Amino acid sequence: MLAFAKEHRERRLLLGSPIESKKSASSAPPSGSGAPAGKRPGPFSLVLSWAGANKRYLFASVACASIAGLMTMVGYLGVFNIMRAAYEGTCTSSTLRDNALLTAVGCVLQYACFAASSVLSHKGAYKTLFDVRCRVMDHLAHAPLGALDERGVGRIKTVLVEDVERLELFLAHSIPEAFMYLTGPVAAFAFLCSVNAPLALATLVPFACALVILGVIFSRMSKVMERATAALARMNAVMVEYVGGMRTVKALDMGTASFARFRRAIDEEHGLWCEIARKTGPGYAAYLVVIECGLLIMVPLGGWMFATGAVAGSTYLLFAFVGSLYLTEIRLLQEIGTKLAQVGSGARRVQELLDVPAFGGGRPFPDRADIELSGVGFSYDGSVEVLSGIDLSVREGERLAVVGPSGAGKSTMVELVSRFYDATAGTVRIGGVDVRDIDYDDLLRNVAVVFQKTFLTSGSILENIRMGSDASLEEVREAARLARIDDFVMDLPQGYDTEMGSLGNRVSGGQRQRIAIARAILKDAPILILDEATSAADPENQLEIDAAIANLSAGKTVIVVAHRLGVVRTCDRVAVVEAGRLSCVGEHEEVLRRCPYYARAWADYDRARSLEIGFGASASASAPAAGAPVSASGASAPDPVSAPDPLAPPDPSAPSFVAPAAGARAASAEPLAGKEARHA
Ligand SMILES: Nc1ncnc2c1ncn2[C@@H]1O[C@H](COP(=O)(O)OP(=O)(O)OP(=O)(O)O)[C@@H](O)[C@H]1O
Repeated sequence: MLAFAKEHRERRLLLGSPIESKKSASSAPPSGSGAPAGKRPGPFSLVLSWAGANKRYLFASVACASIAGLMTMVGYLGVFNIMRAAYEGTCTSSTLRDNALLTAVGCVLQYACFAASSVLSHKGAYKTLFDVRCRVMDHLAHAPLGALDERGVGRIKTVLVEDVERLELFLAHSIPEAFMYLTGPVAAFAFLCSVNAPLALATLVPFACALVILGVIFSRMSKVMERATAALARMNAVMVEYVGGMRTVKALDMGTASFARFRRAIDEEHGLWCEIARKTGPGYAAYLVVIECGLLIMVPLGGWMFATGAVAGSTYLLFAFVGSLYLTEIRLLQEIGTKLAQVGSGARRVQELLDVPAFGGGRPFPDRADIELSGVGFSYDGSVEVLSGIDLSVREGERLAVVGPSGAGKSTMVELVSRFYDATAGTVRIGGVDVRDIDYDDLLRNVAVVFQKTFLTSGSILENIRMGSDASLEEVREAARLARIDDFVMDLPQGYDTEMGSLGNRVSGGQRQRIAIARAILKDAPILILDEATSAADPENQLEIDAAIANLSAGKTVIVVAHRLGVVRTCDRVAVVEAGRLSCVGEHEEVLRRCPYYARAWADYDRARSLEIGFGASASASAPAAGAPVSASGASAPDPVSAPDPLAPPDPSAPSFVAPAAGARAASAEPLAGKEARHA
């Protein structure tokens, strides 16, 4: 889940506003979907309201379906005419021909209208599905990450895929089919009433019994359906977890153990569907039998009335044939009922996502890009304080390193600046303006974040760098050149059109990271937040990444969560976060003197690098650890100041990054690099 959240953060930040046309809808106050607080509309009204302008297709579809429904009765009429003529002795070849023709025309019209209805309803339905998915995605993109973490990727996927897909059942099938199955019988009933009202009413007896049975089926269905959908969501969640964590599953040989969880989820879902079949099967059978048993009533009842002279022979024939069969047309309503139960619960879950409070509009992003945290506190779950009493200022154009033990709250603190979460106490300001008052899309456009873990979509490299912007190929290439990834891309047979999926393992972690940096360069935001990465890169890649980051950070206000201590010396100031509090802020030398944790970290760092150099020297006399900066004091080991400066402005005249292989390896052993372990 954490991985999903991180990926989402990156995508969101780099996209700015993915669906600009939806901005007005999403810039509502954080009340979710904007539905009125009082009486909530029912699930079907909701679906119809989501259909919006697409309702015109649905209306046209309903009109066609109604005509198709009326046409079903034409066949009954044609056959009845022939029966009556035969009974009255007036049946001629022209009677047969005319009624056969009438029946044939009725059939052709019925299918033509049904086909037209189907095409129109599907068109309206799929357009609506698209709109609803965009609406939910856009809404979630404006929601705090905590709300997404709570729900889990599997659950959100179930809603976006399965539940939204169910709306298609309602819009493309249930509505037109209901009209088709009902209009014919309603017209037939009206006609029968005009001939003999008491007998016509008697035809409704099986229908009334069938309705009672349907009611029972639905009430049973709706209870189990909720559980079945929840079980499906759980199965999805476990499946996503299982497939997403396949590397770890393999690495730790957890195959059988983790599969057992998956198996349990599948069994649960299977069990629920068996329960549904058990509970509804007998009712469904009873419904079908009852709805088809009109003959059992109409033949004896009509026969008795005919025998007593209450009705004419032709009337008896009409009721014995049409009266006992016309209601069989509505037997398929049961299927509609089943679909409706599913649609209703799906629509409620879609609405539940749309009700997640979302960040909305506000003031434009300020002119200044300084950052100020005053009295900031934060808790993910409302009980455990992850941050408290943070007071910190970052000047415009300043480079601030944030260091601290693993889990101290460094990432959380910087995430409050980009409003992944809102501070639960105190205020975060940019340019003197509370971030909560800044238009959310504008804020995201002006804050770029580069994460340790790079999220790439399956699209082309071009799309991956553009991330929804309308940058030209030349602009993308310029960003890629600065990110030191252009050469790699141009060497690929399809260059920027290469699909990421087709590259498989041919893209290293470092190359991925440089693609992510190219995105951020293209975004050109005045504030840059860098969750500094080390794990993805080998020494050579690290040099390239450092160069790319140097280009990215030139002229920006930068906060870097530093996992390599060497990076700290390239920053103007250091902030140390310990156990959710800011224990020290200042320039390196000052913090080294005042902060025991920081002094210890540097001592450990020096020791680790000395060991590394020693190991390197003994392992290969011919591979000296050139320029390895080790000591914080700069006495006995090379000075960390000479370590590569990933944040320094690029100097085209000199190779500014001289990180040695040994140094880079040592960096990966730093005590500060803790997040990697947690993510694993
Ligand atoms: N999404 C989350 N939900 C709940 N708790 C979280 C979440 N993310 C982080 N935490 C918890 O908040 C605390 C601070 O985490 P954070 O990632 O900010 O620390 P960090 O200093 O950046 O750690 P590291 O150096 O390992 O990256 C930790 O206890 C962590 O377990």
